[in-house]
Amino acid sequence: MKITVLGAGSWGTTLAILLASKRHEVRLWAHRPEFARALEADRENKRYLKGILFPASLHVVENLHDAVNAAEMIVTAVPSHALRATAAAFADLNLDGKVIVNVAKGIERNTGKRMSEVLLEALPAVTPEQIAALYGPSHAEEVARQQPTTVVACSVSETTARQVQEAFHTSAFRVYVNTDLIGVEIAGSVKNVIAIAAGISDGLGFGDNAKAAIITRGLAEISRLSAKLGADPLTMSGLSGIGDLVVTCLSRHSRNRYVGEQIGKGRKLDDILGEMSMVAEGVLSSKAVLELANRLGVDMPITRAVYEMLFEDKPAPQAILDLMEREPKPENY
Ligand SMILES: NC(=O)C1=CN([C@@H]2O[C@H](COP(=O)(O)OP(=O)(O)OC[C@H]3O[C@@H](n4cnc5c(N)ncnc54)[C@H](OP(=O)(O)O)[C@@H]3O)[C@@H](O)[C@H]2O)C=CC1
Ligand SMILES: O=C(CO)COP(=O)(O)O
Repeated sequence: MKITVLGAGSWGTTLAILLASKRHEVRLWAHRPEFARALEADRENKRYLKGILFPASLHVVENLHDAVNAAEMIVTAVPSHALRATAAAFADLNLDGKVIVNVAKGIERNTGKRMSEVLLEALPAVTPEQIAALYGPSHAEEVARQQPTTVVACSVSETTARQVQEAFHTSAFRVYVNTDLIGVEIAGSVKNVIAIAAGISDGLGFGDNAKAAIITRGLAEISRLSAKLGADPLTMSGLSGIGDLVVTCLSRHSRNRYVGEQIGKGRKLDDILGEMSMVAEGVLSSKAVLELANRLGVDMPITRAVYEMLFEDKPAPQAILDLMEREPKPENY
């Protein structure tokens, strides 16, 4: 297939290499032309994925329209806050029959929209059946080294989801199919917020009990939000649900867990983000998720605590105490 990957961070680059290794004809687009030229000169992404060389069938492109026009499948791998503008920049092209696979995990600030909703708004000529998400526990650092990984290709159209499965599946990258797009996108995005809480627990020096509590009660609040939005509860026990939540809360690779760990150690958010080159989606998503939850009347205490620690300077020990001292509750509500 002819596949274009938009976004040359660690995940876009990893997926472009995976797809090119499957002998697809792959184009990788970077939003800064000088960076695209460096990628082509080095045949390696020295900034975001050092040490992994590009296969011959991976072409770096500078022109967004050429990249999109050439593709049968378009993979959007820019940070979630850049997805709307990136999509709008090619909305006037003929997108008939093209499948758009989003891999960015986030909830849009100000609108509370999922990434597929953002794509549908930014690309008015595209139908829901053309859109898919590829989500699940998949740190780029491990996928790039062909370590065993499982993900889920999801679309409201099972045919589209199967096309995505076929395009990406390898013996090291096992792709399942799902059609519950709401559940997959909500779970795969809100887990970044819960992973910040897990990192805060690490930074405060708490142990395995606290980590298990955050994962389990985090899943409970993700499940409440998803259910309110009409998702299938079974998705929460799948790869984009508990799978991605566990990997992000536990992994040394996770940028969201890292941000949390630094907050737990008492550092300021601006200082932490100022020295990171990579994106930690849970920071912006915490605000969007909290607003969405408030609008829908869904109780999300861990998300609220993360927001207060990140944006209202609430000291982490106080936030944990407040969480623990809430009124005792039944486990399921
Ligand atoms: N890394 C991973 O393991 C995984 C990441 N994801 C998701 O993939 C998405 C992309 O993350 P990832 O690849 O890790 O990102 P990185 O943090 O590795 O890099 C960020 C990339 O986004 C680019 N970028 C920044 N601003 C813009 C913009 N306005 N328009 C277009 N591109 C922009 C950066 O380019 P530059 O530096 O040149 O400005 C850089 O290429 C995120 O939503 C993330 O949650 C999902 C699964 C795994
Ligand atoms: O989504 C991811 C793994 O599945 C990446 O998580 P981080 O953005 O926290 O590194």
